[in-house]
Amino acid sequence: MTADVIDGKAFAAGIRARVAEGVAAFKASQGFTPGLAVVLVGEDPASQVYVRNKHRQTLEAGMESFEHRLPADTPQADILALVEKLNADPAVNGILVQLPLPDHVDADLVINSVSADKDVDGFHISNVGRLGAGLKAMVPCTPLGSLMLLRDRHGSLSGMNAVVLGRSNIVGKPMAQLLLKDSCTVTIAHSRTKDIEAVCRGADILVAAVGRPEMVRGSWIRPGATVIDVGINRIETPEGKTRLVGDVHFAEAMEVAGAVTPVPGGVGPMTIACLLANTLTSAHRSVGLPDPEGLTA
Ligand SMILES: Nc1nc(=O)c2c([nH]1)NC[C@@H]1CN(c3ccc(C(=O)N[C@@H](CCC(=O)O)C(=O)O)cc3)C=[N+]21
Repeated sequence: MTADVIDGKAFAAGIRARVAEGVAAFKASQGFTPGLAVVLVGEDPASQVYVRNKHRQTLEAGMESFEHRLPADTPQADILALVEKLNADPAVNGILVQLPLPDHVDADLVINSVSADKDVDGFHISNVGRLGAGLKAMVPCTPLGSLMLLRDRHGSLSGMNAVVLGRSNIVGKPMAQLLLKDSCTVTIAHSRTKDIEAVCRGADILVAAVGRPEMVRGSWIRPGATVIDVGINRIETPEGKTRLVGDVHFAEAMEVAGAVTPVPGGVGPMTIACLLANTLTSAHRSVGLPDPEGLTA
């Protein structure tokens, strides 16, 4: 049996097209253009690619993109001052402070200095709490994008066994909250989980977000399961080049699963599409419009 490959790249293009329509309608009715501000401190190479793609796609969706690149040794107080300025700027509907931040910066402090309403990453403590409590929140982009792919494939997720591999604040925990909200039976597995392979094998939906190249083998996967691979790991090939692989052994997964997201071209593009979707959502909420259709959790 060969699994279906879930085309996140194509799905993300569809989301971006819907965001672009929403942005055009918003401009026409409100007379201003939604804007996304990105703050990048230092030169983390993984962040560079992401920031470049994001900037281009923000403009393509018809939104304003404000990039703030600061040197790696920027004092924390200067970063906080910039965030305050962006919080107060009516042209800015979404603020993303690129992670990781340099060691001399208290990342939690900076994240929580972003206005919760403009927190398009969904990392602010009040958005974390609101998601957990089932209230309207800004939802982290990678989990939101993963949820959209799952809903597209299955319609209702109600009653499905979902296993989330990884317990990070960025992906694992919010992913588990979203799956629970959609009435899955959710297990969060991690490095201390006993017989992790057997736990994963119980999953109708397996979301891998651990950052370990190809950790999930074919034997970990229930036949017919849907596998969402959040990992983006750059590894060396025997020829001395590098290539991107996920947290899932793709070839083995293809033999067992019902559907698998590839890396690249799976969850990654959905993350950026959802960032744009969240920025539009934030703009809507700022003027009291209902949330844009089909772009929220
Ligand atoms: N505050 C914050 N929010 C983030 O969401 C955030 C962050 N900081 N720091 C860095 C990571 C990384 N990240 C990616 C998003 C999309 C791709 C993506 O589109 N990847 C392409 C491939 C890109 C390539 O070829 O390298 C794909 O998977 O197809 C990658 C990485 C968001 N991050």
